[in-house]
Amino acid sequence: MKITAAKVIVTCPGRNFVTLKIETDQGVYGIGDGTLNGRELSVVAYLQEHVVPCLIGMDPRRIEDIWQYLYRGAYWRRGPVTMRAIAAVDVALWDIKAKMANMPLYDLLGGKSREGVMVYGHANGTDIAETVDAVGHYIDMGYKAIRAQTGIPGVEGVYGVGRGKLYYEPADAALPSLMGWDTRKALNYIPKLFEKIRDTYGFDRHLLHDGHHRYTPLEAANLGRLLEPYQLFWLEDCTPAENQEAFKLVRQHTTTPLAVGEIFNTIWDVKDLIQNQLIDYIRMTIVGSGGVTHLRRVADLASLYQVRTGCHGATDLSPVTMGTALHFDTWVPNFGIQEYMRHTPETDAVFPHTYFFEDGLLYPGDSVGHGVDIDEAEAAKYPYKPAYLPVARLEDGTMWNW
Ligand SMILES: O=C(O)[C@@H](O)[C@@H](O)[C@H](O)[C@H](O)CO
Ligand SMILES: [Mg+2]
Repeated sequence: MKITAAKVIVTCPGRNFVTLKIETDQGVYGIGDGTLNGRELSVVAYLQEHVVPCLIGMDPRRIEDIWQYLYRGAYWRRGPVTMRAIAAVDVALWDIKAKMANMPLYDLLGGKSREGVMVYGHANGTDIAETVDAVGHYIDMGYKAIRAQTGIPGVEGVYGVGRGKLYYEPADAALPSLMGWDTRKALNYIPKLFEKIRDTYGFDRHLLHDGHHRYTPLEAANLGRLLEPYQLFWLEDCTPAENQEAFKLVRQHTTTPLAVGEIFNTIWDVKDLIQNQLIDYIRMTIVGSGGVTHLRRVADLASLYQVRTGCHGATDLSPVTMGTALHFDTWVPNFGIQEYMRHTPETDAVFPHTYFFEDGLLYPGDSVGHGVDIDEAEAAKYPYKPAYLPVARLEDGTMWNW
């Protein structure tokens, strides 16, 4: 069996997506996602110039060997661009193999470990009252788990606060827009949000919060301790994780569960966090971490330390990643939760898929492969449009983590 063609499709139905379509001499094709928010064209160039020429003529059944070829063969290892390009190839090849085996991807991975995949949605508001109301909206939609993010009085523009009840896509301008931050104001305000949510809706549902890399380790420890009475499912990205040891300081002071990893791209980024049991959930995702082949190695390492998966699932990951993640989530024994930010109807039309939401769970569907396709004619309607993630500065102008 041989790869006969591979093409990169860029489309922007409301936001940019990078899709790789691999065709074979057996007439079966597979698709993979290579989207990297704000840096999409870097992955496009990497794929078109440095990956696709190598793929032609390779045997698509040799998923592991192709992964090793692309990882070791690059010489310059790791990084978000390289690992997203590898992920696009890897997912397309798993899609092909599952189609050739005439089975859903979760069966190829080892079969179902659960019927449905618990997901969390994104409730947000400009203040506590609006956010509490938005949490109620998600409860009414049947969600068992809800992330809550609020604006903070006196801070201009805060991560995770959209326009209206649904959180919007953060890449919002052709050049980075500017947002503010003030940790003291956040530490004064965010615990009150969760106190109000628990007072209003009780403790039956899981609540999550994303610190989005904005706290120092001791500030993160302080936030974790302040949130303990409200029993969060997790506090995410509480402090930047390049220095994995930083989490020791957080862990010493709080029992609030910790999640990290959406910006990680290989097992090496998370190895010490897992082996020292400094986190409870690993947020790495299919597209960000070199695809199914690598992410299942991460999940297996995590399972040795009772760390569970919590895959990133923002709208800047295409439905191809969401569909593949749901198959992964259906199989993986140490599953925790799946993030689910709903895509726009335009995006869903470009990427027809079999997954569906019901009673707080997502189901991958039972079609062969990962269950997601790309309508190339529909995709062609939406040309690439430059868009950057915002940047953040403190009130004195110091660059901070958005
Ligand atoms: O947990 C999350 O969903 C966020 O951290 C993401 O929405 C993140 O801001 C975006 O993926 C950035 O593109
Ligand atoms: Mg996050």
